[in-house]
Amino acid sequence: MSATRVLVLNSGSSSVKYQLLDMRDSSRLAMGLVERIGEQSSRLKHTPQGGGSREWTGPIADHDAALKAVAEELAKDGLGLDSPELAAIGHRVVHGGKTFTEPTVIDEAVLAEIERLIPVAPLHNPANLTGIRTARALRPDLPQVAVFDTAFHTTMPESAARYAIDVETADAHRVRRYGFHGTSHAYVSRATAKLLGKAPEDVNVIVLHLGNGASASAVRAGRCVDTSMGLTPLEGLVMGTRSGDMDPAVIFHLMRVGKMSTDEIDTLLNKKSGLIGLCGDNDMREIRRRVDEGDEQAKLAFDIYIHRLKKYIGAYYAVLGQVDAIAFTAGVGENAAPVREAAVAGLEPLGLAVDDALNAVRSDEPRLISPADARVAVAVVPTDEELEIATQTYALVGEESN
Ligand SMILES: Nc1ncnc2c1ncn2[C@@H]1O[C@H](COP(=O)(O)OP(=O)(O)O)[C@@H](O)[C@H]1O
Ligand SMILES: CC(=O)OP(=O)(O)O
Ligand SMILES: [Mg+2]
Repeated sequence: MSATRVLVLNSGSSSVKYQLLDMRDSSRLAMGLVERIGEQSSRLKHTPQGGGSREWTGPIADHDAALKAVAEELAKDGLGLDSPELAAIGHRVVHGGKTFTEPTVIDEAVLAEIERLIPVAPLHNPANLTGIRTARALRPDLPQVAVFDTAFHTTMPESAARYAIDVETADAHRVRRYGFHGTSHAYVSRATAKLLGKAPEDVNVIVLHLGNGASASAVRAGRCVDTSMGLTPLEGLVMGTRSGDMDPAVIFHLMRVGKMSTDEIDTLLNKKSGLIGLCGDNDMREIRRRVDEGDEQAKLAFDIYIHRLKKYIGAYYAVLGQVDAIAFTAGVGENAAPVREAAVAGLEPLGLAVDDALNAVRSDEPRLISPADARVAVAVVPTDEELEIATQTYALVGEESN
């Protein structure tokens, strides 16, 4: 029996998302989520193929315990990590710096490099490392593959990747724009080309990945030429809890006048800003509910979110010159019709428009929401980072074992 299954682990700072896929047909055998890791009320939700989710609430101390709980749930469905059908484990790793441009089989040297990059991804890389270490301990014989959020963005030209600061200082500290969510930008830009019935090389796409973290990218003929996140996932769009762009002097001001420490400002900008900082909620469903009830604070938060998004659409339109499609993806992009409508409103002179009836349709399928005669296609294209990670993992491990 040949091993055709891949387990994908997407470890966030306080959560683990996972999927087990059979790569013969990319079918999903199980999926799930552990959230609120480290709290008393951690929650595990496990969904086997065919439905019938199981939920469990209780304390899960750390990512190591979370992964062991996941392994137990999988075993209950006869899909345990000891299965000989498991070919590899694929891990989302957020920061790969300039070192990793491709999916990479993990060894001690790779682990050391991911660890070295912690200062530029303090929320994400430590969780990714724990996931990898636990998975390796459970199945030391299996290839473990890292798929990096930064990899897709390594094609950015220097003009987009460099900040306009002293070159020697920048190089000494590896300060440049790396970009994140690359697995999603890669998957969605390809899926958008497919939706248009074209090859990725024949289209230019602006991808708007709007989840809790959010980023935009400009993709020319299948290659990323610019993206909104930078050295860390803090730059760019307004996010659930992150500020995105602002004058960097705000930081000096808060230090000198506000007497805040570096760590306090880091926490402020990464965890207490964005939508939650502006209106107390980071979930777009709740914000829309409040807007509909006439809540002014929620309305202002929504308007700031949209204003920033519109600026990036305009910027990447200019970067690309010719745009074939704009694709909305991730939790907000796939579900929030008012966000899509507001982001494109007023951009008719650029050939951009949304058809209200199409925009209101709810579906898990990639779909167009622009009018039939639109110059630029506007699309909703669900992302699937786990499938993309599994595909890249299996392609690499398949090649190695053949
Ligand atoms: N039906 C919906 N309408 C509006 N927003 C939604 C809906 N469902 C999810 N969201 C938004 O999507 C966000 C989560 O997106 P997701 O891509 O899953 O984020 P992440 O991967 O960063 O956790 C939620 O915080 C919420 O704002
Ligand atoms: C890089 C990043 O922002 O990831 P997430 O959206 O999962 O927080
Ligand atoms: Mg996400």
